[in-house]
Amino acid sequence: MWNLARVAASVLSRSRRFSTAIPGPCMVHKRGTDILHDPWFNKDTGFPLTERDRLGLRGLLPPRVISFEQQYARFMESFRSLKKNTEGQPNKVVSLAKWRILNRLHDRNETLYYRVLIDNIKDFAPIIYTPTVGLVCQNYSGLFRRPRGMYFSAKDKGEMMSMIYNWPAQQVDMIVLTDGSRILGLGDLGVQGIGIPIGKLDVYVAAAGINPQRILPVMLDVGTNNQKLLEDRLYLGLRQPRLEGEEYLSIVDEFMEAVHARWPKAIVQFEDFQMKWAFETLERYRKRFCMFNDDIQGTAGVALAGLLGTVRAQGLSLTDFADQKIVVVGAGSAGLGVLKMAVQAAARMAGNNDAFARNKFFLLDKDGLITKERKNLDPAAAPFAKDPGDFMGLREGASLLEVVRKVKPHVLLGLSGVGGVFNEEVLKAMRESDSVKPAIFAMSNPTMNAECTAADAFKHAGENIVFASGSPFENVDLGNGKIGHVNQANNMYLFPGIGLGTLLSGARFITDGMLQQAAECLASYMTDEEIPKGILYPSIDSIRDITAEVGAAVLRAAVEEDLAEGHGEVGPRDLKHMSKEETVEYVTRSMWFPIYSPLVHEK
Ligand SMILES: NC(=O)C1=CN([C@@H]2O[C@H](COP(=O)(O)OP(=O)(O)OC[C@H]3O[C@@H](n4cnc5c(N)ncnc54)[C@H](O)[C@@H]3O)[C@@H](O)[C@H]2O)C=CC1
Ligand SMILES: CC(=O)C(=O)O
Ligand SMILES: [Mg+2]
Repeated sequence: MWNLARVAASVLSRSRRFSTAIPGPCMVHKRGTDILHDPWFNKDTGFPLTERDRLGLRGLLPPRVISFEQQYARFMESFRSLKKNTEGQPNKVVSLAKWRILNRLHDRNETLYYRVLIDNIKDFAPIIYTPTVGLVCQNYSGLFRRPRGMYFSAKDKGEMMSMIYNWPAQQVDMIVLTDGSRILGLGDLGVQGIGIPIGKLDVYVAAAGINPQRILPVMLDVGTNNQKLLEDRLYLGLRQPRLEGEEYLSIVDEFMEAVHARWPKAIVQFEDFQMKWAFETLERYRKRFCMFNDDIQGTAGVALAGLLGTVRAQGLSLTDFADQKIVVVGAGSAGLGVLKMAVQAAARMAGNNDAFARNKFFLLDKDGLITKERKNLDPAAAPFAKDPGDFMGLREGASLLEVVRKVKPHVLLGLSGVGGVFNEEVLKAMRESDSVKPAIFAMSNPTMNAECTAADAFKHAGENIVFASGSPFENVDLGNGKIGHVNQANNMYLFPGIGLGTLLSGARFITDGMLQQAAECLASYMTDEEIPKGILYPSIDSIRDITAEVGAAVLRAAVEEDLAEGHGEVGPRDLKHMSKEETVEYVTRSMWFPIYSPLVHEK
């Protein structure tokens, strides 16, 4: 059952909690310029004089030693000047300029990069993550300067077991893998999709404190069906159509075997796979490897937490969720993942009445309402297909407008990838919703693919709505001193905690129970003061605190399911004996935090 008692406890413990202890020495096997060119060890002008002597750096840097704080201030100053200097230029130019300056720092000095990212996550997440990461992927072949992560292509068949040893780190904990086939709402971007694993893993470091030396972004290049890219002579991926069927699966199989042969406990997050492979690979691997699909499972938890928040925003009890009418627009991996989890939750609340729960959900795709009359009905969508005519005569393929007018839903949730499908008429129809606080979730990314803008939602659907979008929008000024609050319903609230909790638990699989605990934890994070104001999710500023709570919830679920094998020196018995508070404390203490470590040369 959903546990509101958690709210009070979590609010009390919301101070900023991350380790700032003096780090131990770090062994380095290089000297001189090799260190300056290694972003992991490089401190730029921050090397103390003794270290310059020890590491053969004397004379390779200007003489003055600049402190970490001064370097930080200098970077932030240059970022602010860039903002000023690009004022008035097109959005695209400004966004890419901001991404470039951060990316250059990432390439040069990871410690400083992650510190500025952590401290300014709310401002920088839209640059390294959605929406700008979408633009970066679209322009990747032109923006490419140096590689990041690993690339496994269809041409590497039979070689992956040895290739995996080309990665220089001894240990890898977290991998984000894509095949580039459905990058955000931008479609097939082939090898250019590598920007997504890079961005997601940056969020892992910032939010979950996963050690950046132990992350690995991976692109599986099996070709692309994007004609424009195939014809682009600067395109950096394989210029061939995507592999299909067994040929495709044999590549993914080989990669998964290779990764787990070298790092048996590495967690693999599947990201932005087109629907058919998203579901198939999840089923194929989830009982063999430690993996999850973020678009299906991470998104579902975040959406469910928001949907439960909307029930509370209406002044109802959580069990009333079973009576909410919800229209889901988009029957892809994300939409179906959300539906599955939401129906399960509603069924539990309706006394395990699955049929009753399903009745309240309406699913549409590009061809309108999905009913059992649909030709070639996708088996994944079939459980949610309506009997034609059973709800006020709604027929197969009914338009979104017709569905909204007849159903008068409490929630309209978009995961269609199509910008503007919640048009003025649809939004106006939401004024007739049966809810006192109708909810509009325009969850598609990036910004231009959102089903509607925040401003349009408040303008057309009314000021009493609650609004959430996948990419950030500014709060909306409603006049008379009133503000329309904009939530960001993005899986970034959950995937870092799912990864970190699983890692620390040492579980070999990620179960539905672990994911449900993650969602429940997020759902109960907001207070009874915040929710009526339409605030469904916490501020991104507190992402480390949220992740600590979510990570602890996942870890405890693994312990309860007897899956926890422990991590490092903390064994399964230690985990079992930790109280809830101790688990949160343990997760928090395990987060990596960027500070310069004294470097000691070792041959
Ligand atoms: N906010 C978040 O955390 C997340 C957002 N997303 C976003 O969700 C979107 C969809 O992702 P997937 O489900 O993986 O894609 P998908 O390609 O698997 O599914 C898209 C679905 O939308 C339907 N659709 C297309 N045009 C439509 C229209 N005009 N009206 C109604 N339905 C339409 C398609 O028929 C299909 O069922 C993407 O934009 C992605 O960025 C995905 C995961 C997480
Ligand atoms: C957020 C995310 O995972 C997506 O848009 O695909
Ligand atoms: Mg995704």
